[in-house]
Amino acid sequence: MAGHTPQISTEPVVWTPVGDFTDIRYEHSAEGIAKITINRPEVRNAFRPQTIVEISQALTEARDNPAVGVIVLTGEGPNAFCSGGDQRVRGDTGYLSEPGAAGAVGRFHVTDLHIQMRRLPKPIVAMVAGYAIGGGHVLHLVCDLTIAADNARFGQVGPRVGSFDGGYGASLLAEIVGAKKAKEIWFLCRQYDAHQAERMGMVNTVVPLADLERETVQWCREMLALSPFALRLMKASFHAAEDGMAGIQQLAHDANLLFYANEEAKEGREAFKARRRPEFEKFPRRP
Ligand SMILES: CC(C)(COP(=O)(O)OP(=O)(O)OC[C@H]1O[C@@H](n2cnc3c(N)ncnc32)[C@H](O)[C@@H]1OP(=O)(O)O)[C@@H](O)C(=O)NCCC(=O)NCCSC(=O)c1cc(O)c2ccccc2c1O
Repeated sequence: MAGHTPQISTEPVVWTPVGDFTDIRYEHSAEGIAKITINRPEVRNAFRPQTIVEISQALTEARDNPAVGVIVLTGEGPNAFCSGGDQRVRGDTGYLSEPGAAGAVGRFHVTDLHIQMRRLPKPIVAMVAGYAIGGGHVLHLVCDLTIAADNARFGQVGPRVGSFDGGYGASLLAEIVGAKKAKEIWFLCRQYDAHQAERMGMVNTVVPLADLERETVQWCREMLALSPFALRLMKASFHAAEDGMAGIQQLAHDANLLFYANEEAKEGREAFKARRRPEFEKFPRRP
């Protein structure tokens, strides 16, 4: 029955800027899409520590804002989604927030960002035009879906520039494309075009560059028409297997979120507050 198929808008999206950032643009659409754009096209949208801090702040807003249902992560301009860590601020101890400062100690800010993206209970869509390279490639892998423009190019460069990501950059890639292909990608540091990436399963769809945002927004609108908690539980379910105990913890706590609204859980809460014995015997021991 046609009435069961939700009508998805095809109207052009209108973005409203949110917050005050230097390295990213953060925007909302009225229908519930949050868009984070890495805004450093002069370095192919490479990230420095400040960039990661700002992406993380925007993700926190998107998570906590009940009006937001789906998040898009992208890069400014047609040339790059992201080229990974900004090599100009790479030091001997990681990436430096204050390069040149006496005693400055770096770290890998993306470590926490990847976890935040995995934990975030709303779908994150990578919208990729141009290069997704190095740490930028890992960023798109960590997103839940990837929509690529036909000019997109994917690859890892770590072994060429003295780096490697043995975290999600290895495990998730192997999960997605298979171990042999993942090793090829890391061991040879080749680049792959959008259609090759699609055939490998790294990309959900490839569209002409001019249609990239329209297509991405359509995918977001389709997800926005669905049950948010079902999507949340599906994301957690996929990650329960992939993330081991941390993934199971997320899924289990999501189950507890639902349980709190259940009469059986409420009986425990109310009995404690009333200083009486909880009457759990009135609840069925389900088969
Ligand atoms: C991305 C490219 C393939 C694009 O090539 P193209 O020919 O289109 O453009 P240019 O090479 O001329 O670049 C234009 C302009 O941008 C500068 N630039 C590009 N990428 C970076 C970068 N990553 N850092 C700094 N600057 C960059 C480039 O120098 C030019 O500037 P001009 O002033 O000369 O105009 C190609 O640019 C390319 O291969 N880029 C380097 C990719 C790279 O090495 N990325 C870093 C890999 S390591 C990494 O990302 C990483 C980060 C982490 O935080 C980790 C954490 C934990 C574990 C591992 C990590 C990790 O591996």
